[in-house]
Amino acid sequence: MEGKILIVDDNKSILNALEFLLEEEYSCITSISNPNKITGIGDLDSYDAVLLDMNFSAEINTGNEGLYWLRQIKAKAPELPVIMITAYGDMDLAIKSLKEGAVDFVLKPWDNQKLLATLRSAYQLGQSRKEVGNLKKNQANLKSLISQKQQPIIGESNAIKEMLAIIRKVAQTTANVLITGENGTGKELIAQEIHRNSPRANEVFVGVDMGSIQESLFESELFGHVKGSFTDAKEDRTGKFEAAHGGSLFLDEIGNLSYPLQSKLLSTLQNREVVKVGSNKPVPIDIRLICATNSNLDEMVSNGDFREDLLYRINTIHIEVPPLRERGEDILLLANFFTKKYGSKYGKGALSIHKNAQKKLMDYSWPGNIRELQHTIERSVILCEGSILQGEDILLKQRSHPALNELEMTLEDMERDMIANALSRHHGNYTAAAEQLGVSRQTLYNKTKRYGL
Ligand SMILES: Nc1ncnc2c1ncn2[C@@H]1O[C@H](COP(=O)(O)OP(=O)(O)OP(=O)(O)O)[C@@H](O)[C@H]1O
Repeated sequence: MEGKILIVDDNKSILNALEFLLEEEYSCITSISNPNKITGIGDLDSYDAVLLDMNFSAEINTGNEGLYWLRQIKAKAPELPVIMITAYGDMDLAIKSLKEGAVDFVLKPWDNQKLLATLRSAYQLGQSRKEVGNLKKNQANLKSLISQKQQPIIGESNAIKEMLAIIRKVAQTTANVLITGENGTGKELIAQEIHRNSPRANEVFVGVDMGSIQESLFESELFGHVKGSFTDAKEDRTGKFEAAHGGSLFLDEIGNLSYPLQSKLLSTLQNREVVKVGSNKPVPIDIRLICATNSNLDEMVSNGDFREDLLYRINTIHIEVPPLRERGEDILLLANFFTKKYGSKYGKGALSIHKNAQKKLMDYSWPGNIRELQHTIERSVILCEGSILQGEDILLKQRSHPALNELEMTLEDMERDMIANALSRHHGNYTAAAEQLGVSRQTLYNKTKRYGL
């Protein structure tokens, strides 16, 4: 097998015997008879295991030298498994070496098969430690990438300032937070901001968009499943609750959860344990829960569509995000922010927004809120020919505005317009808008995401 083994023993005949024995199994064997050379090995952590003698001096068999070298190895390569080779009379020292981090010991004279078995399991342990180390590194890289990608919350309106103050206070606690507001108002961004300001900032933030998942898959997505629990369950699967352990779990569109699953969610939160589909073994979980919705949960409770006890549990703190049309002073601030962002993304340099374009942005009602503004500016930046965004570069989607001539419209433009109008008419209420348009809530949701509404 592939494997790099280091043997350290001052007895040359022992070195030879071990080399001979191990050559059969491992591709690279390095022997050292002088332990002082250990510290000179630059790539010590590239080894898979070490066999280390306990006694290096024929006269003084205290074994302390072996412990000394064990510590040196551990200091340079903490994950490298070390097996001590020791004489029968040195049992106490052998045990001491285990306490100092050796993984095992073999007694002289050794039995070849036993020694090989001990080394094999040390090798496996080393491989697992390396894998865990790599995973941790990847996770750390991903986390720093994610935090770099984090979009700042832009806004100077009183509404935003008040909200940011609440976020900072709430973030320090583990209270469950419910964020409500129309689509595209920034609910997910706020959830991320709460996580970033919380003591869990260095742990994971796991988001689940219940609007885009098929209802039949909710349970397995959230709680996981065991292999064979239903036809398509080919492998065990970890649910988002377990994945978020130690961190924050963001459940977007919580209003989409069916009544039976609301009960399961409630008992998961009450017991702080999750039970996978097809299993009866509860797994303890420690998560900070943040939920969001653009449905009116109070109304859903009155209609018997949402459990009141679950609503109480998830909205310890309630944050209502105002629609963009109610914080007019933020429109230009956000528009400038996105102009700069997309100007640099598309290599257009420093762009500014012409007065007539500013007026157009201010006069519009933004039914798709900040997401719509963001997409509008992105399109304008792409269309813009000079260094100033003109009124005609700003293409607004709602039909009430004469930006698009009906004769020039595509079927997609019309669909987008109808959706924007329906959402505006129903103040962002998906259920009502979907009913009016004669499509399912999920279809409407997916289309608004696609059109950037
Ligand atoms: N205050 C803000 N400053 C800068 N960007 C923002 C702000 N609020 C929202 N955005 C941006 O607008 C887009 C939509 O925001 P987000 O997805 O958080 O909204 P949402 O309310 O969760 O939407 P939905 O209800 O459709 O899930 C994102 O790209 C987000 O980065």
